[in-house]
Amino acid sequence: MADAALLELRQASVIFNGAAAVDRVSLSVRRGEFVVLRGATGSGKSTVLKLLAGLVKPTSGEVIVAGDRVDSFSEMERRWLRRSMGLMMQDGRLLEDRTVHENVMLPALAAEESYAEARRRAFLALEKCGIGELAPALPGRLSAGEKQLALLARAVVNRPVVILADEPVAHLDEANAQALLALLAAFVHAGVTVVAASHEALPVAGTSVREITLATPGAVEVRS
Ligand SMILES: Nc1ncnc2c1ncn2[C@@H]1O[C@H](COP(=O)(O)OP(=O)(O)OP(=O)(O)O)[C@@H](O)[C@H]1O
Repeated sequence: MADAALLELRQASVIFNGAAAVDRVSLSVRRGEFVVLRGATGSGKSTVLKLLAGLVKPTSGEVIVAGDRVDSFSEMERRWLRRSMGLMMQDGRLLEDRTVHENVMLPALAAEESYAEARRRAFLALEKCGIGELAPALPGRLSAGEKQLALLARAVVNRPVVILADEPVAHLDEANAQALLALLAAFVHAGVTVVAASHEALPVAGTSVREITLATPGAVEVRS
């Protein structure tokens, strides 16, 4: 079953106010893949990530994660689903009045880890993302690149099997983008599945990346 899909959309559509944000998209992602969702602004990349995370329900079609129809999950089941996923969403800001370390602890506390365990895991996640020294800092003094690394640390604090990252390197300069992509690639090498939405190609060195280009009415897959 090594090749079985971990994440799958089958003819999934999402209609907002009468307009399709996602129109009959079918795609599948295998365990351990690094997939980049490409597409123009408004093509539905963020909404596809939210479907996979159980944050948005499809108007029609199916969303399947590890063989389960998550579109018919209860709210509590969706919360459990999200604990196995690390989310770097575009609206996922750091809380400005908490330190970077406290921000990274939050998903661990939400997953009912003890305070001591959440603290420990948050330090580990920050170290893994190369910003351990920023633990006591307030988010306001971080650079754009450091903020993205802190968001990645927060996404991986619960040791997810999947990372869903929306425009992870938008607004980053070349060096910071490379640093973030190298980290995502390192997670893939460690067995994590990564799906990143990006309006531009993501040059990830040393890792094979599969691009899926979103276009209506379905997904056209392009191998790279
Ligand atoms: N919560 C919402 N309510 C209403 N319309 C929405 C909502 N979320 C997305 N849309 C609309 O759905 C369409 C797809 O949006 P989405 O953000 O998924 O696209 P995207 O490809 O990620 O775009 P971008 O590259 O600009 O982030 C857009 O027309 C957007 O305005």
